[in-house]
Amino acid sequence: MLIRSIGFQRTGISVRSFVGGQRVRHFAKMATEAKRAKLEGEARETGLATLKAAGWTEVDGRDAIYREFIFKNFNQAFGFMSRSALRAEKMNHHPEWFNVYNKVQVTLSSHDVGGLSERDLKLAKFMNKAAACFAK
Ligand SMILES: C[C@H](O)[C@H](O)[C@H]1CNC2=NC(N)=NC(=O)C2=N1
Repeated sequence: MLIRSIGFQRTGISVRSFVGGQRVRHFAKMATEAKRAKLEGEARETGLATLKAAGWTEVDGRDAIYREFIFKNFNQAFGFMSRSALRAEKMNHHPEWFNVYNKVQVTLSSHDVGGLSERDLKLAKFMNKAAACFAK
């Protein structure tokens, strides 16, 4: 096996190589331990950049992120919440949220580490996609 390059990414390590003349890419996912850890430094900034562009903000005085979702009506808002709830339960990672009619205000933070972790970024990204499925 001839290794061409090794890349260190936020969620793991990628290795590009040639095996029997074939170009292969392996991706080793970051250990669960690392995903649980509090996000700091560069990984935090890169992770937050895309979420900020989608409307998430950092909460004042607390290591958490916040976004307000507005839908056409309660049905749409609750549909979004149902989807997000099922995903949150699967991840064993739960949002703090508040709903009135067509508005859902979401705060994400990892209580066990007292701040942001990869799990918050993952759930936030899922919520962005879920919200986009419902008519605004
Ligand atoms: C015992 C159970 O694993 C924990 O309480 C889980 C459940 N959901 C959670 N959700 C969030 N947002 N943070 C946590 O630390 C957390 N911990």
